[in-house]
Amino acid sequence: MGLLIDGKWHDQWYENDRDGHFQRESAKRRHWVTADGSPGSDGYAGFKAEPGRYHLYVSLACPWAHRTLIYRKLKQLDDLIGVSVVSWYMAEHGWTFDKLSGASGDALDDFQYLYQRYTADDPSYTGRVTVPVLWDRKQQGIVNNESSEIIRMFNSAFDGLTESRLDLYPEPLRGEIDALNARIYPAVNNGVYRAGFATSQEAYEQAFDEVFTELDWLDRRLSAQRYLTGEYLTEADWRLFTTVLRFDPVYYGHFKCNLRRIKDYHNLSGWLRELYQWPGVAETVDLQHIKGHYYSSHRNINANGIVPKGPALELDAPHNRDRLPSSGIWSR
Ligand SMILES: N[C@@H](CCC(=O)N[C@@H](CS)C(=O)NCC(=O)O)C(=O)O
Repeated sequence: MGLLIDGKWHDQWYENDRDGHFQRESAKRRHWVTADGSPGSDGYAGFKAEPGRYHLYVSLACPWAHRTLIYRKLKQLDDLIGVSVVSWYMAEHGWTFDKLSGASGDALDDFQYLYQRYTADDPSYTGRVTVPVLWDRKQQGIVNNESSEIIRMFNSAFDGLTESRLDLYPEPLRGEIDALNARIYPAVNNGVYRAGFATSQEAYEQAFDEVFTELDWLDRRLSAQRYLTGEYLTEADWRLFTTVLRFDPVYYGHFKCNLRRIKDYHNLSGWLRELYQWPGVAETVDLQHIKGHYYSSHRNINANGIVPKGPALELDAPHNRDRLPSSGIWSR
């Protein structure tokens, strides 16, 4: 675990604030692929959606990277955007392509470490070396390393090249999706990390309380409607899904978020199973990478690196959500 400073790798754990709160660094590459290469919201042009031009670097363990894999699948981008998978084991060199640990290798340059991808973008790069990364083979640089933006691009930029008309961020629901994301990200997606990486009792308990207050609220919401915004399955659901999926096998134990399991939430657990069973999604889920990564890589939290065998998740069991109306995914 570490970061690049002026292009040099330093093996260094996260630095929390003085009160023990985990601070997540903002992603530093924020360009946008657009259908015709016109500027995205950062104002930079030149990233046109083209087959084979972009390559995705992911970890199958990582909830943020997992979002991009789900979108690649749902939006039929498999043949247009290649993928390289890093090893689940992250130690002194950060993310690696060590194939013994289950990585695919770096399909483009056969790099050994993911940080080489960042220094290939900028030889004096400073910052954390995170997944996902969307790489541009044409300009030889990182387009974007922020999952919430990569999924927005995947949702629309490549539509001229695929048959997909699915829209996970439909215009009439955007306000509601944004509002849901704004509360779920700090409390749940990042909340579990704030609990797990806290270095003071107070910071941990604060995050813990926020996690469960929000999960309680989500479970109530899902008692009366099929998905987070209602009848349509949207971005808000998929952003939450990758965290909820990891909750019982990892966050409950490893990050000490153990007031309740997802299994104890009747509606959230049914919703989780329905999303897991959505066509194409189960094949993006690798529980060996998920459990292996967290329990083996964070030795300051789990000193001996032992990976728990359980729990039984039963993600293929009936989801029983059919009693609530569904219109599936919005179509353009
Ligand atoms: N904001 C980023 C966060 C990505 C992120 O933090 N990924 C983690 C893996 S789950 C990572 O690569 N961590 C390595 C590090 O922080 O050094 C996103 O959503 O894309």
